[in-house]
Amino acid sequence: MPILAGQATYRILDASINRATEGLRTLEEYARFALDDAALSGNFKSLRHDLTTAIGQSVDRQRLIEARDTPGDVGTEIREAAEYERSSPQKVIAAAAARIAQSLRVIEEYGKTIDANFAAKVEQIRYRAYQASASLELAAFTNQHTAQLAAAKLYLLIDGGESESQFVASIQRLAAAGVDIFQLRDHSLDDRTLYRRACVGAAVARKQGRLFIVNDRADIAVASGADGVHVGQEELPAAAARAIIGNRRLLGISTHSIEQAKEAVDDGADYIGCGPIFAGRTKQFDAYVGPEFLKQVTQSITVPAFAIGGIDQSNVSEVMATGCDRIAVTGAIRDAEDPVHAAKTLKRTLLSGTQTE
Ligand SMILES: Cc1ncc(COP(=O)(O)OP(=O)(O)O)c(N)n1
Ligand SMILES: Cc1nc(C(=O)O)sc1CCOP(=O)(O)O
Ligand SMILES: [Mg+2]
Repeated sequence: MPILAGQATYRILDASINRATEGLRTLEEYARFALDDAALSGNFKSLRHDLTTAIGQSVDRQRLIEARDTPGDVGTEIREAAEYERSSPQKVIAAAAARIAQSLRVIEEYGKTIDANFAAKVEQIRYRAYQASASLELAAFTNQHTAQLAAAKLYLLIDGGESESQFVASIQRLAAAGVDIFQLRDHSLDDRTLYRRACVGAAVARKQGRLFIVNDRADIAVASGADGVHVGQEELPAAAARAIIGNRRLLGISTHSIEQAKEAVDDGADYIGCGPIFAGRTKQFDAYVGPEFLKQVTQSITVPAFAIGGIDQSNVSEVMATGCDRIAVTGAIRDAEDPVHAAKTLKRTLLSGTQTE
C-alpha cells in the first residue's frame, strides 16, 4: 500500500531523530566515562536536550510513533561489513559523529516541510554538533596517545634504512615482534628524505597501532603526521618544541640527571629518555650514568621514563632491578643476528619482569 507523503516524512524523521539522539549519547558517554570531561559531556547532553525540546515543540510525537514500522524497514536488512568494524573507541566516535551530522541534516531538510523555524533550530544544533564532535575526536586522539604511551615498554630508535621499502618492512616486522614506539633517528639523511621516511613511517606505524616519533625535528614531526618529536638537551627547548607540535602530539626529552628529568617534566615532557645507562654501539659519551639514575627516576618521576644507552638482553635485568620496565634501544635490535627474535625476547622480558632467554 503506497505510504502517504506525510507518513513517509514522519517515518524518516522518527528514524533520524533516533539516530541523532543515539549518536549524541554515544559521544556523551565517552566524554563522561573515558575522558572524565564534564564540559564536553555536558555539551553533548545539552545538544541532546535542545534537539528533543525543538522536536517536542514542533513535531507531533503521536504521528512519529504511528509512522514507525521497524519490521517493515527494508534498511534493517541492508548490512555493510564496515558497520561492525570498530577497532578502537576512536573509530566508534568517528562513526557516531558522522551519523549525528547526517541525521541532523535529514531532520533539518524534512523538518522544513513541517516548520521552517523548527528546521532553523535544527540547523544551529547541527553546527554546534560539528564543533563538539571535532573537540571530542581530538581529545580522544590525545587520550589514545596517552594510553599507548602508558602501555609502551619497548622503544626502538630506527634509521632510515637502505630504502623506503626496507624501512617500511622493518617497522612492520618489528611492530609485530612487540616494538611499541618507533623513533626515526638518522642524522645521515637530507631533510627531504627524512621527511619522506617520516611520512611513510608514521603511516605504517599507525596502521600497526604503534607510536611513531621523529628525532630532533619538530617541523618534520608535524609535517609528516608523526605522533611526536624527541629532543635532547642540545636541541630546541621544550617550550619551543611544544609551540611547534601543539598539545595533540607527544614531546619526549632526553635526560642525563635527576635534575634534568624533573626539569623535563616541569617543562611538559610527555615522556623522558634516561641515559646513557651503559656504553653502547650507537653513540659514545664521556660518562655513563648507570642504573643508579634509574632508581632516582622511578622514585620521583611521574611520566613514562625509558632507559637508554647500551641496553640489550645481557643487561636489561639490571635496568629492571631498578624498577624501570621501559627501555629504548638501537643496537640490541639493529645489530642482532635475528632482530625480530631480539625484539620479541626483550619485550617478553620487560612484560614478565624477569630475565628470559
Ligand atoms: C627515547 C630517547 N632517549 C634519548 C634520546 C637521545 O636524544 P638526544 O640526546 O637528542 O641525542 P640524539 O638521539 O639526537 O643523538 C633519544 N633520541 N630517544
Ligand atoms: C641516541 C642515544 N641517546 C642516549 C642518551 O643517553 O641520551 S644513548 C643513545 C644510543 C642508544 O643506542 P644503543 O641502544 O645502541 O646504545
Ligand atoms: Mg637529539
